[in-house]
Amino acid sequence: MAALAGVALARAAGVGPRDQALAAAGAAALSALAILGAAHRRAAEGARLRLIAETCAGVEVALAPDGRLQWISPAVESLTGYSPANCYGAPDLIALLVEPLDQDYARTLGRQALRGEAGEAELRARHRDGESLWVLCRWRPVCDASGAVIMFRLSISSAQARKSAELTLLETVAALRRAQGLSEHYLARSRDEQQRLRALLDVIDLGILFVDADRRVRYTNPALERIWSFSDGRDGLLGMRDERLLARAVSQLVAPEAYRRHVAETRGQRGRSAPFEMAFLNGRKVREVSTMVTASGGSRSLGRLWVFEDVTEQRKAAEALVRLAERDPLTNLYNRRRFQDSLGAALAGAQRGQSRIGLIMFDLDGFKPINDRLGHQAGDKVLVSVARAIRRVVRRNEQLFRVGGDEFAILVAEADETALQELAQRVVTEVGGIEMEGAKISASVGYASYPDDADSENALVAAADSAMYRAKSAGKNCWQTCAARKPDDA
Ligand SMILES: Nc1nc2c(ncn2[C@@H]2O[C@H](COP(=O)(O)OP(=O)(O)OP(=O)(O)O)[C@@H](O)[C@H]2O)c(=O)[nH]1
Repeated sequence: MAALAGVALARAAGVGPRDQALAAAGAAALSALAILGAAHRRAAEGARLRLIAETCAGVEVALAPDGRLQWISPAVESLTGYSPANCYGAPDLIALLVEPLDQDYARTLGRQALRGEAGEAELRARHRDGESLWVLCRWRPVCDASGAVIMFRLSISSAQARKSAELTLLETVAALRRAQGLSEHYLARSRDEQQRLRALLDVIDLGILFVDADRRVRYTNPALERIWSFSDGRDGLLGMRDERLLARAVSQLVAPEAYRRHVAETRGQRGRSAPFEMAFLNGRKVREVSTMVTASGGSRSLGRLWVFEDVTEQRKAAEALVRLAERDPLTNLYNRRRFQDSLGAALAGAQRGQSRIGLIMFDLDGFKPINDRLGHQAGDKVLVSVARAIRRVVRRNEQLFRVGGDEFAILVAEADETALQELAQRVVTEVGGIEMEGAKISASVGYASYPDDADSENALVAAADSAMYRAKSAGKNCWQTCAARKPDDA
């Protein structure tokens, strides 16, 4: 072609046939040189491109239009552990390089690609050592100038780092969700527990007060508000300083300063305090105990729990029992049992203090005929009248007892002889002043004293008793001392 062009040019220039032949040969040589130059450039360019493909970080793959492997870059070895030679020799490239779980997926993608669709997908490749690793595959068909597919290009790059990060993120999110679920579960359980506790505290009769470590009220229950007559409503006391609350509380007490002192001493104490009982101005009795509450597993104080119990009824019942045990129900005077206790205590005190005690015993005269004539009720009235009359004449240091049917006793602390005689006479006079439906009442009175007449309880009672019988013998309605002394007339 170049030679023909050279000949045509020589002819047009009017040169001879030899020169035309030379021109043709020169043109042919130039053309051959041009072809050689182009081929050389293409080869150099191809080598550069191959070099680029071979040194890519990712794996580059060329597949024939029917899916056969044509070329794979050496990077496949660093990604999967398999060399390009291993790949060329493998009967099934997917079976060699793809994790079994993802092989079906890979085949589906392969079919899509062979239909000429470009695309990308993530799947797990299998490393030669058995590890699986995430890779990103991108493929697209490569066409010639006429649009016919001449190959498929597949680029594979590692997605392991990103996938690991994603997995870690997912695991973290899942762990957070689990933790959140768990904390919601515990929160719900703790709310339920709180509800149960609140119901319990609402329903019990014990007043509950919780004061936190900053000495502010954190919890009160309805019973506390009832006991202390606080009318601030359910949460009205919350946040109040304990000192302010205490000021309101002590104003209701008989001994406010004693309770203030107790609170000041108790506040910092660990464990449970000793019970403290306080009397209210309105007559009620309230018992208090408290304990420091510490944080679980530590010694940090969360505050103090105060518990108040209204014991008014209990105390009344206990007092009633004591009264029943030691008092005569008819006259409300102390009975024989209490007489024995008081006598024992008085004698022990007198022995310790080397002092004297006196005992006056008196018995009504002719009481049986009153009962017989006027009836038992009239007799009871006489007994009540005698008790009332004698109670009027006994002093602070003298105790009056009904020790038997119509028999009474007066225990006199630190009594001297004159005082005993005066009291004996007052008894004779007072009882002698009582009348029942025209019947005159009188009493026979005897007295003895420790240590002059006796040195023991029994001996003192026996001495006073014998003195009383001496008064009976002496004609009744009089007093006598014991036989060892000179008798005095009433
Ligand atoms: N109404 C009444 N009578 C009682 C009570 N307890 C005892 N008596 C009676 O009191 C009487 C006491 O008897 P005595 O002291 O022996 O009789 P008395 O007639 O006083 O004889 P003297 O002491 O010798 O004068 C008995 O008849 C008892 O039944 C009581 O609680 N009420």
